[in-house]
Amino acid sequence: MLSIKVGIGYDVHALVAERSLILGGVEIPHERGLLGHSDADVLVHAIMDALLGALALGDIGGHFPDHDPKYRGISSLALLEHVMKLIESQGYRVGNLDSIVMAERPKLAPFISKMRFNLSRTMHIEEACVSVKATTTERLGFVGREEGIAAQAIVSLKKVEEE
Ligand SMILES: Nc1ccn([C@@H]2O[C@H](COP(=O)(O)O)[C@@H](O)[C@H]2O)c(=O)n1
Ligand SMILES: C[C@@]1(CO)OP(=O)(O)OP(=O)(O)OC[C@H]1O
Repeated sequence: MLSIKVGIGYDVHALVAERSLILGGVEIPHERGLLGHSDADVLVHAIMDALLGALALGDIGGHFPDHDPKYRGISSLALLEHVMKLIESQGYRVGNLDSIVMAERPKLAPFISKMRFNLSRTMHIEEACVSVKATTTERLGFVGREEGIAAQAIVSLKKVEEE
């Protein structure tokens, strides 16, 4: 029997001055960036929670506590590498990822292909299995007021020996 697991993730970070805007491991030119203990890469955070959720392994706050100085300013792609080791140590690999970043500004389309490249390399899957999309929220809500950026992700995992 083919064992497929799915997981979802969602995260929000506030937009503030004097921080870099990093999404999917790509630094995006913008007058503000996301606030967080790590680099606050909200897209990678949603993806990690989806991966952990698929195997009921908790969430990123449990694995990487935001009071631990070793995670201050850390690249979220480095945290994703760690999550991938956990997933692979349980005999699973990623089937596919779909995700969406909710941001009123800046325009993310020019940066999506580099995000997909970074994610496919870190998640050990081909780019064709990595989807990253962007949407505004039509100026509604906290995203529309540019107070923050949100991201949502869904992943499937396949048991390796059953392929
Ligand atoms: N920050 C964003 C938001 C959206 N896009 C692209 O624009 C398209 C239209 O967005 P709507 O919110 O008006 O539906 C969207 O499909 C994205 O391709 C973007 O690049 N960056
Ligand atoms: C990523 C971690 C790392 O300490 O910190 P933050 O960048 O603050 O991000 P959050 O989404 O609040 O998740 C908690 C932590 O896991």
